[in-house]
Amino acid sequence: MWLAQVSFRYRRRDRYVIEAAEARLSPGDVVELTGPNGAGKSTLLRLMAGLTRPTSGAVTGRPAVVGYVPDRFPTGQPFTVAGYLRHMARVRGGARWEPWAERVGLDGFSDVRLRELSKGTAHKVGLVQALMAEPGLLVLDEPFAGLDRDTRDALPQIVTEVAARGGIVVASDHQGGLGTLDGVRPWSLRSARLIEHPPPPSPGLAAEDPLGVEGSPSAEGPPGEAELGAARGAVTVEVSVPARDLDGFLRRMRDDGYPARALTEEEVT
Ligand SMILES: Nc1ncnc2c1ncn2[C@@H]1O[C@H](COP(=O)(O)OP(=O)(O)OP(=O)(O)O)[C@@H](O)[C@H]1O
Repeated sequence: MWLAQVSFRYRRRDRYVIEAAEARLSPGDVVELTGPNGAGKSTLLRLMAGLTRPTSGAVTGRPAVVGYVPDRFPTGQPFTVAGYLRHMARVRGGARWEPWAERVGLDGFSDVRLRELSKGTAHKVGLVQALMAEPGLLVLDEPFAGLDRDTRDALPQIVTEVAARGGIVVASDHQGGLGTLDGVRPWSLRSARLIEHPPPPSPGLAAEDPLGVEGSPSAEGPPGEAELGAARGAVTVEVSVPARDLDGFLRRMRDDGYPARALTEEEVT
């Protein structure tokens, strides 16, 4: 699947939300898309899913079956959970939704009306309708937001399984939930530009200044080519932060364009 010079603006006089995005995705790729609020992540995901057409440029080679999970699942439909999922299973040609519903902890909600669901439970319904179709492209908009711990913990494994059978997975993420997976492609959006970062390097040098990262982006605007070049040859730093600050710290680093991730216990030097 290719993004070829994809640009998008909502109205003719608006600024471009996405400018000249270029990317190539192969079966099994997992992309984690970060960027500040309003950077255009949801917009790019909808363009990739084919729900929005680019203003210019093209998305080509999109897999035939696309699963899309919006950041807010629309609950205004007059269905119960089971009624909606049965309906979607028929639309999807008789897909099996029950095992997915069980896996994300939806059993027990079958007879509840969609409009009576909490945000997190509604999100699980969105996940199940996307997963049941065995999508060749799975697009997840903030998949970890609002999910309970068990489902959050299960999601990286689910993503790994989709990728293992050749699906492309693209997820916007403020929580760093996919950063622990091997081979995740870190993308970020800054000033309407899509930037692909080098994959997280294996843990190595510990810097004396914990935030003294070489190749740091300038305060204004996105990292330029030179900065990205510097980042490719950058040192790896190990930073200790209080556990309660971890999510916020990772989010800020990623929003600034660094492929930051938490180390596992075995990796800590
Ligand atoms: N339907 C719309 N009409 C006009 N402008 C829109 C529309 N949807 C989004 N925008 C604008 O496009 C820009 C990108 O929005 P988008 O929702 O894609 O960002 P985001 O990175 O997903 O943000 P967040 O992290 O807050 O979810 C924002 O400036 C937003 O105000």
